[in-house]
Amino acid sequence: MLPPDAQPDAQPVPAAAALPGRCAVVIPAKDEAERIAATVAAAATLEGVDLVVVVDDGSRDATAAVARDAGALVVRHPRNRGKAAAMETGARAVAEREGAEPVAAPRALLFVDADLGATAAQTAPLLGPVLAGEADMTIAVLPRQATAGGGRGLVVNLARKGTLAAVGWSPQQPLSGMRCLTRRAFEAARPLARGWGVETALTIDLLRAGHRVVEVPCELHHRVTGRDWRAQLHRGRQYRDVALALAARRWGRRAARP
Ligand SMILES: O=c1ccn([C@@H]2O[C@H](COP(=O)(O)OP(=O)(O)O[C@H]3O[C@H](CO)[C@@H](O)[C@H](O)[C@H]3O)[C@@H](O)[C@H]2O)c(=O)[nH]1
Ligand SMILES: O=C(O)[C@H](O)COP(=O)(O)O
Repeated sequence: MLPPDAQPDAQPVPAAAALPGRCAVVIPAKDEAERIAATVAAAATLEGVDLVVVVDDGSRDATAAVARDAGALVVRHPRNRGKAAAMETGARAVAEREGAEPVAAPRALLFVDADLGATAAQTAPLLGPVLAGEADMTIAVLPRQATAGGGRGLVVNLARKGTLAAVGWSPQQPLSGMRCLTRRAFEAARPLARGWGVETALTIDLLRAGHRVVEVPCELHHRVTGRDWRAQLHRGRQYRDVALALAARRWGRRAARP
């Protein structure tokens, strides 16, 4: 069941499926009306993808309507609940869809940020290893972005060093949210860590559970976080959520390097 305050509507996006499995794209989106149509359209072109779900996480703009018009299945949180909750809601919407279909195997899940626009098509390299059974989770490594970010690497370093301490592996981009994983791996990582701690926790929890995790370069471009007070407040929240996720995992077992 979707959470009581989540409201599904609209249509799935049909697409080809020549890879050995199928995949659903889940796009958490808060106030992304400007970019969501391009992101949905690009995600729908990915080989193996036959369902695109947008979770409108309490947006105050027209994100839901624009996503629906672009062909996505849209699920709404009436109020903002954070990225991790949006990911859980999206995955549940996919499972509910599968419950009503004669499906042989559950779809893999590809999480894509709403602000990627047309470059969302460049998440394609994340699908192959998962759909072919060679990896349980792939993580996108982004190139240098056209606009310089305004951070000093504090959050990234916290997540990277915390992951190294927890599982003996130092990811290049520990916060990267573009990830493809099997349904089995996703369920093994539930309940997800809250808010912005979700990526760091996913990596640690899956490695500790013996899953195979790989980073894959992807030519993705997103809206970088700037330098103004809003941006710094955002970084403060990211730091808090990553620190909480790490603290909750401090005493777990180390895993083998991926
Ligand atoms: O309350 C929120 C806030 C954001 N989003 C969506 O989450 C995604 C990522 O948000 P964004 O504002 O782009 O965050 P960034 O600071 O750019 O995020 C970087 O760092 C995050 C972890 O801190 C990762 O989740 C992202 O993938 C990574 O790009 C976007 O689709 C948002 O619309 C929500 O669903 N709910
Ligand atoms: O801008 C970013 O890359 C993120 O908000 C993380 O900020 P950071 O530079 O403090 O790690």
